Amino acid sequence: MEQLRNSTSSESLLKVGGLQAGYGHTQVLFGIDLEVKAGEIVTIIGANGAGKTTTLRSISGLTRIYGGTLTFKGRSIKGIAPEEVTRLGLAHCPEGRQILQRLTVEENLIAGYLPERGQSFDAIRSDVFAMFPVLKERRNSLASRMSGGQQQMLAIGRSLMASPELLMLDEPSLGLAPKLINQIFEIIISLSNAGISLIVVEQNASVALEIADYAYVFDAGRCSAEGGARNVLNDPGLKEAYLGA
Ligand SMILES: Nc1ncnc2c1ncn2[C@@H]1O[C@H](COP(=O)(O)OP(=O)(O)OP(=O)(O)O)[C@@H](O)[C@H]1O
Repeated sequence: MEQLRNSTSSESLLKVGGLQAGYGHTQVLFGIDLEVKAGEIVTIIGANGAGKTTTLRSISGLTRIYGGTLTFKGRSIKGIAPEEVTRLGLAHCPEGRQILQRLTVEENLIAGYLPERGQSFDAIRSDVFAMFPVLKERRNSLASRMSGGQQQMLAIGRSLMASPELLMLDEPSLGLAPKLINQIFEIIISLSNAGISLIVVEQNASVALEIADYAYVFDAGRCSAEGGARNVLNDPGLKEAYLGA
């Protein structure tokens, strides 16, 4: 398969080499190689249990790593604490959103803010409110009172409060109605246009491939295919296996 990248940038932001990771004695990843170049949207697709979430968690410092290398902006991030990874400019919006249900929208945004990133709270919050007007309207509402789509927007908004250069989104469209799924993907495109590089893990593979530059297909803890997202989308074998065509 054609593996050329669409991105005009050649600067490597994140490089994962031979990553092996798991939970306790259960190994889940068996040598993942992955790269994100500055400005790209990279998607990871694959069946349930293929290791997509574990890969994001390993990059963020949340999973035990058995071997391999993790390099962000030229510096090794292997074995460093999740907060430190975020401080370096790599944010993770986890599967299931994990927002603080008993806090208000505003308090959730405060929880995501990292002064060390050098931007004022007010400035980032106003960017987040511009992108998600509903968060401004409902800033004093309890997060638990928000709909599923609004909670996803809050989860993304909270990640943005850390001023990331690279944002990893795990299943951002999970459980959302089709109209909201489109809205979330439009937001992902806006984030990319605003200069944020992205890794998007998605069950909704065909939509993710439509917006991504580059794609990795995972299977049982290994990367079974990779290439320009358009090429993956149009590959007949992959279509049958992963896109239900
Ligand atoms: N906390 C955990 N403890 C033990 N095994 C786990 C844990 N979390 C995930 N696994 C196992 O690791 C494997 C990979 O799971 P992972 O969640 O990374 O896959 P995925 O590709 O993201 O799939 P999904 O779309 O279902 O989230 C699966 O076999 C899963 O059962």
